[in-house]
Amino acid sequence: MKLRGLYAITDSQLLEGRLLPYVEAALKGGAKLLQYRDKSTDEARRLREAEVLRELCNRYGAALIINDDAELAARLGVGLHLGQSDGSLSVARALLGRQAIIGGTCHAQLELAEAAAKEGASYVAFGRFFNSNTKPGAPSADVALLDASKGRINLPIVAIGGVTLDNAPALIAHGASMVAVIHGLFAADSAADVERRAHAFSALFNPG
Ligand SMILES: Cc1ncc(COP(=O)(O)OP(=O)(O)O)c(N)n1
Ligand SMILES: Cc1nc(C(=O)O)sc1CCOP(=O)(O)O
Ligand SMILES: [Mg+2]
Repeated sequence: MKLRGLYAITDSQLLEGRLLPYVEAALKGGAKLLQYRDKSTDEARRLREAEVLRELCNRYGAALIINDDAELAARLGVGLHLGQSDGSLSVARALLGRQAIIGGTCHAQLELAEAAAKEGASYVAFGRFFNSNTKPGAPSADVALLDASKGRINLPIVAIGGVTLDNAPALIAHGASMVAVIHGLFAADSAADVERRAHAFSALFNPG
């Protein structure tokens, strides 16, 4: 799958009681990747929800990515996103196989992105680019980092952190292949609004 477009990420608090309709709306709106990001320790619920999300993603031609949990990703045969303290990308690659989509958080450091590429990552994520409701304390990044990545990082670059419909065009113009979004997509009053936002994000990647 070409890693370009909207990367939707779930948030358990924000989507409580509306996970499935809001995710389906994001997928209808063209999200290419969906990350299941759930920080709870309720293994049974996590497995149940992730299975349903995998089915939804299959229906809409998107790929499911599990945050943090390589075992769950392996069990479901889906992708994985790892942060700097979530375990080794190369071990995850060995576990999940060559075809799996595996991403790594690289904050604002090209060196981390180069290391992630060597370890077999499918994409690297830089951020946070803007003020984030979800993760206000994440290290900050700016678009100069995207410029500096050109010719140095030969993987799709995901931009994350406070991304909205207003600020996403600058990230894409500076070379982001995907924008990863929680609040700017899912902090909406209705599933119809999520779908409208997802369409609008997706359209930024296919101008004209
Ligand atoms: C696409 C994407 N980029 C960055 C992150 C952040 O990962 P991490 O630093 O491990 O923080 P948590 O999300 O686990 O709190 C991400 N999840 N997805
Ligand atoms: C999960 C996460 N990781 C970040 C990083 O910079 O690595 S920023 C972030 C939160 C993204 O949510 P929102 O779109 O609501 O800002
Ligand atoms: Mg993590």
